[in-house]
Amino acid sequence: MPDRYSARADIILLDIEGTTTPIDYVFGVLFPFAQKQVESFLQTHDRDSGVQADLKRLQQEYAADVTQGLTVPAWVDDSATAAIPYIHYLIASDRKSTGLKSLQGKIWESGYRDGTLRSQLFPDVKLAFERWTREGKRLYIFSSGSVQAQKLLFQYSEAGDLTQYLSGYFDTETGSKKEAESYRKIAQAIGILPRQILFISDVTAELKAADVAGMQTLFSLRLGNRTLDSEGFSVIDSFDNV
Ligand SMILES: CSCCC(=O)C(=O)COP(=O)(O)O
Ligand SMILES: [Mg+2]
Repeated sequence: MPDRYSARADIILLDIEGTTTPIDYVFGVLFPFAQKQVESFLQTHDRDSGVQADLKRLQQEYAADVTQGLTVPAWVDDSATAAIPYIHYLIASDRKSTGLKSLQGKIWESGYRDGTLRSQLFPDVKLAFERWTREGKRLYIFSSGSVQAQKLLFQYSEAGDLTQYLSGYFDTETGSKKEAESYRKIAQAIGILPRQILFISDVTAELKAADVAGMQTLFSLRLGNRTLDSEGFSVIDSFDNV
């Protein structure tokens, strides 16, 4: 194993689930919280314009699922609560849907603010953020979770508020994490060449897309991760050597 990986990258772009944060926290805490709270949240916030926009997106996704012949729970009328069975289904199937992720971010906000939620990060994350920043690197996030959810996760973490180390956030509004075009757009938005960016993720399809776009890549093999096969990408099990 080299002493340090990709020390020549100016920008470090990080996935969240399976890279900075245990998969267990997302599946065992965040998703059940959203499942439990979605009904009361929609009853209270169904008139908010942001929530209405999320529901409209979800309704379009539902229509596309039905057209494709997928077996999905019925969305029976135009009331906000009629969306609940479909939302439960999407959460249970871990659909990386922009509408769902946006809604989840809004639901998690109250949990973070009242102290019910505190996000978990791997123990080396804070030290690496401090070190990379000292070295003059800039840190960005690219996650399927909404930008709002990403900011909350790093603000209300068990290691404290780490948002001061992050220069920006990208979610699937930029595009799918499995499409090379999304990584080109990110490089363009940051104003740097793709090859100056190191992307770290636990999902090889995401690394392949970043690689096609010309980014440097590392496969994150963290405790509790589901994918163990790096498919030839260089592997790290912590940020200590990056
Ligand atoms: C931003 S916290 C919520 C994480 C989430 O909802 C998710 O789908 C994680 O996806 P990632 O792309 O970070 O693996
Ligand atoms: Mg991930």
